Amino acid sequence: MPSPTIVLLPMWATGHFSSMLEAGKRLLFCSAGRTAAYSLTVLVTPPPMAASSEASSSQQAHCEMMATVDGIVFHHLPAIEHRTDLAHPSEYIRLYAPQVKEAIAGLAAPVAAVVVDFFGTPLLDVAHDLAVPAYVYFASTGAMLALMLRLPGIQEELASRLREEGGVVDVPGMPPVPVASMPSPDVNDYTWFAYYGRRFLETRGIIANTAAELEPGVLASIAGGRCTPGGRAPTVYPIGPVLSPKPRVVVDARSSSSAQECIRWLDAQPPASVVFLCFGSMGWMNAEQAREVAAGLERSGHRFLWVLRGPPAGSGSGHPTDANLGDLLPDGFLERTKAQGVVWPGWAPQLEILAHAAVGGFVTHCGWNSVLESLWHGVPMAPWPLYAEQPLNAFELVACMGVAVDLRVVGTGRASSVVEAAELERAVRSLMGGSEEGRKAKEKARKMKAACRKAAEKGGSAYAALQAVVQDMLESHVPGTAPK
Ligand SMILES: O=c1ccn([C@@H]2O[C@H](COP(=O)(O)OP(=O)(O)O[C@H]3O[C@H](CO)[C@@H](O)[C@H](O)[C@H]3O)[C@@H](O)[C@H]2O)c(=O)[nH]1
Repeated sequence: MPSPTIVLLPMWATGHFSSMLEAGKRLLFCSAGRTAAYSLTVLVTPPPMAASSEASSSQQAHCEMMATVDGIVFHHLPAIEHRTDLAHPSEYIRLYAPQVKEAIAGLAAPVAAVVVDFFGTPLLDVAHDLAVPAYVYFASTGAMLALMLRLPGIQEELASRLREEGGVVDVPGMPPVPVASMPSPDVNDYTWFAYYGRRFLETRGIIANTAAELEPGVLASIAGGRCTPGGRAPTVYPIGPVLSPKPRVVVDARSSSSAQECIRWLDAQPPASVVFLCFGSMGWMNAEQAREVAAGLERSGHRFLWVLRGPPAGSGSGHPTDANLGDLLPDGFLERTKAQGVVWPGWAPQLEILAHAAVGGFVTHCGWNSVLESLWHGVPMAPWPLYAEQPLNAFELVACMGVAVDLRVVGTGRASSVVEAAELERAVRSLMGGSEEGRKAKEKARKMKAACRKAAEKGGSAYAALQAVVQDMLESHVPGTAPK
C-alpha cells in the first residue's frame, strides 16, 4: 500500500501558489520519519486566460523547482473553456470541481487530507463528497482571517458602517479599524469574504501563514471564539512565516537584464542605506504616480532601488508589463539620479534584495508575502496599499505591530492612489531613520525578525503548529481507506 498522500489545491496567483507549495513542502518534511509519512499530491489548475501567460510561466517554473523534491507529485488538470462572465476567481475555481473530484478519486494512494487555498473554498464540497478531511491554507494575515470569520455575523450592519463618515469596524483583537483601512471590495467583495468565513468552519483546521508572535491579539480572539457567530472557534495552525523562494528562471525571464545586476549594485552600497520600493506581482504605476515617486525619491537624497512596472496591456486588468521608463519617468530623472539609485523595470529578486545588508527600508504594497519577507529580514516598511486586503495589512503594520511608518496615500486602488512627492520624501526620510517614528519602526522590525526566526526554529511556535497539523491529519486519516 503506498503511503497516504496530502492533496494540495493551490490557486494560480503567484502570491498564493508559491506560498502554498512551500507550506506543503514543510508539511511533508514534518511528517518524514513518522510511521505513516505522507507524500504530497499537488493538483494544478491553470490560470484563466485573463490572468496572463505570466501567471502560467510562473506556475510552471514553481512546479519544476518543487518537482525535484522527493515525495511531491504534480497533476496538471486540463484547462477549462475560458468564461468571460466570471468576475471572481472563486467562481472560476468552482468550475474545476468535477475534474478535481475525478483526480482525487483516481489516486492510488489513500488520501489523508485535502488542503484548499482560501479562494478555492468552493472545492470543500469535493472533499466532503469523498469523505476526506479538509483544511484551508490561508496565505494572508490573521487579521484578515479574523475579519472573514467575523463578517457573517456583521454583514447587515457592515453596509451602513462603510458609509458612515469616520466609521470603524470591530475586528476582535485589533484596535477599531477605520473604514478607509478595510479591504478594498474591488475583486474580493465582502459577500465572498463572508462566504469563506462561514465555510472555513466546515474544515478540520485553517493552516495560516502567520505566527503567534506576529499577531497575538487576533489569533487569541479567533481561538477564543470572539470572531465567530455562536463562539464556535475554528482550529488555526499558524505555521508562518512561510517564505517562498522564487525560481531563478522566473526572475530572469521577467527582467530585461540579469537579476544579479540588482544585487551587484546593492553590494556597492553602504549598510542600511537603500530604500527599496516594490509592489508585488500585480502592482504597477501610471505616469502620474511614477512622477510623484520620482520627485519624492530625488528630493529625499536617499539611495533607492525602485521596481517600476507599467500598466497592463489593453483594458487595464491583468498583469503589469515591464515598464517603458521613458514613458513613465520625468525627463532627465535617470540621468540626474544615476549615482543615487536604480529603477528596475521588471521582475526583481525581492527576497534576495530584502536579505541584503544595504537595504534599510521598504516601500511596499503590503502583500502579505512581501511583509513577511521584510519582517524576516528586519526591514522596516512604509505602506502604500493598492487593492485586496492590503489596506488592512497596512493598518496592522502601523497601528498594531509598529514596524512601519505612516505614509499618506491619496485615493484608493491601483490606478488612482497617489502619494504626493512631498509626502514620499518625508516618509522616506523618516523610514531611513530621520525621525523618532522611523527609529522605533526599525527597532520593532529588528525584534520581529528575532521573533519570526524563533517561531520557525525546532521547538518554536510555527514548528509546533506544523507538528500539530500533521498529527491531526494522521489521526483523522483511517489507514487503508481510499476515497470512494
Ligand atoms: O518584482 C518582484 C515582485 C514580487 N516578487 C515576489 O512576489 C511575491 C508577491 O507576493 P505578495 O507580496 O503577497 O503580493 P501579491 O502578489 O500582490 O499577493 C497577493 O496575495 C497575497 C497573499 O494572499 C495578498 O496579501 C496580496 O494582497 C495579494 O495581492 C513576493 O514573494 C515577492 O518577493 C518578486 O520576487 N519580485
